[in-house]
Amino acid sequence: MHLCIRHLRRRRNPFAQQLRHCSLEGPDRRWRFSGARLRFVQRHHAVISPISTALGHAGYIIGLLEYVVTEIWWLRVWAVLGCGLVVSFQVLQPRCQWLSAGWCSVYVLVNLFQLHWFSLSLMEPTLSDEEQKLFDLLGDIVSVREFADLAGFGEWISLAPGDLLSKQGNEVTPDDAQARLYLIAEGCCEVSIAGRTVATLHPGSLVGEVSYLLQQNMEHSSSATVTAREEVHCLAIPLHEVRQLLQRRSDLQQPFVRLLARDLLTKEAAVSDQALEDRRYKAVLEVACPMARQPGVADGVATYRRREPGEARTASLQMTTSG
Ligand SMILES: Nc1ncnc2c1ncn2[C@@H]1O[C@@H]2COP(=O)(O)O[C@H]2[C@H]1O
Repeated sequence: MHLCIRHLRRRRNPFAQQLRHCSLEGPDRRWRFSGARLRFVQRHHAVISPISTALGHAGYIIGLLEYVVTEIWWLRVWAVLGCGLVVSFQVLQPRCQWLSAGWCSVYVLVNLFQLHWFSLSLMEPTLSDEEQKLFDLLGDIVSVREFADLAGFGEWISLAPGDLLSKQGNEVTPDDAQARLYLIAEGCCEVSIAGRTVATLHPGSLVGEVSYLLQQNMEHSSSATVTAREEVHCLAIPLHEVRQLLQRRSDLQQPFVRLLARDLLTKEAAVSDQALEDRRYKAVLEVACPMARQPGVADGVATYRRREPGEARTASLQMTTSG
């Protein structure tokens, strides 16, 4: 120990001086704070001594709690409290161990910073007006944060009536930068297969999810032609960005699957409704057309045709009338 003290005395660097001051020779009066602290502690020694001992014990007991919690939030809270109490214990000692107090203060600061950063990440992000509109359409399928994280990779595009979002048969390769997933925010699109309109996509629908699902590792061609029927405003996210994002962020996989599943169910329901309506329409016309010469029936059929327009129905009417 003596050798060590002599060694520290010989060395003139500030760290050695501070260490000597802290642990071996008592306070250095040149340091104003240290002097004031010591005077205070000595003057109120009778009161401070039991308090500082209690603080020290509390600090180390809280340190033990860190071994039983598994949640990072609580781990950091206990670290801040435990280290903070150890710092106060040290500062209230007549011979403060600055080395211990200093490092414990560093731990407190690091953990406070992490807690602050963690709280910021829990705060809901602010969406732009167009993002908010689209988010409202998606309902409670995704949270605001999940939506914002996904939307951050997309760009907003506007389409004029007749513009194409997808052309049936166009090849889509896994690294195709042009292949995108569209989330329609405003306007309607028409889906046609082999020149026949099969569906109308409304705000909240996806376009390109089939390519996303099929084109994991292989080439594939677009399943339908999708055309803007009116002014369309949508969010376009490149498919490779979606794939990379989901690989990096496993927490986004479930919400994304929910989004796809809901979209496919809506489309399937629309196709079933359409098929049912077509059958009903055909049945009405099959009954009405043979009686078209009866007074009033021809007018009724014409009115019915006007009320239920549509390519498929017109085709079925033609079939029915020619039959
Ligand atoms: N029957 C359908 N009903 C609604 N949308 C469809 C239908 N068939 C294809 N689509 C959409 O049209 C898109 C064309 O490109 P994808 O094949 O990538 O993904 C397709 C779907 O988003």
